[in-house]
Amino acid sequence: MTRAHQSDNHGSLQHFVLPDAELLFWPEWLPQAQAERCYQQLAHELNWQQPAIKIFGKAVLIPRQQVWMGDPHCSYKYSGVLFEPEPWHPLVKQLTDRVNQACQSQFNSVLLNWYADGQQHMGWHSDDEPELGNNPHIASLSLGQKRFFDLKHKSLGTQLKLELGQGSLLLMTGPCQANWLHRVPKMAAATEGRINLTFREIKQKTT
Ligand SMILES: O=C(O)CCC(=O)C(=O)O
Ligand SMILES: [Fe+2]
Repeated sequence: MTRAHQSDNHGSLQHFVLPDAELLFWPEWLPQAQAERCYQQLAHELNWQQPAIKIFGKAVLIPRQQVWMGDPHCSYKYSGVLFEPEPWHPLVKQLTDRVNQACQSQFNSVLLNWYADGQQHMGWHSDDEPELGNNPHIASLSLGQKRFFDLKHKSLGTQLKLELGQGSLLLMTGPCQANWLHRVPKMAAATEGRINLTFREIKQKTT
């Protein structure tokens, strides 16, 4: 199911061909020291927020902090809340350009998530908002504490668990978002923080 080969200077590439999805995974896309510097800079320099979203009609604080960043037209509606993008931070812009090259994509926006420790998490969901269009590419760059990333097929129930370590890059392609859910579960053993950047291409203006 997987095959590994060398890819330029970004370490080995693993290719997962799953039912209704394809994943490309570079476990060591950024060197450790560079990933650590990126983590520190983003932790200190971004305007982190912990917004409330609506779950079954009730306002609940999300169990992590986040920043939505991108081109000016890239508004994003998520769990009933419309987020306007923060202007590009130069480091995030630089990473986006490099990820676009590696993934041959045109990402124009990024959701950054900061999990302060293993209690902070993200529940099962798909990145299937209409403004992303059909079969969107979603790339995910991880900095800091390594965390598990679970995927579950919506009808087959097939599950896959990946470990997203510091500097890893994961690309979800094919009809992955239509057919699979993903999550970052709580992890009691995780004491350090993790920042994840998920790159998206907003196709049209949200009204
Ligand atoms: O933190 C992660 O690895 C996943 C983030 C995610 O799924 C999202 O932002 O939609
Ligand atoms: Fe997601």
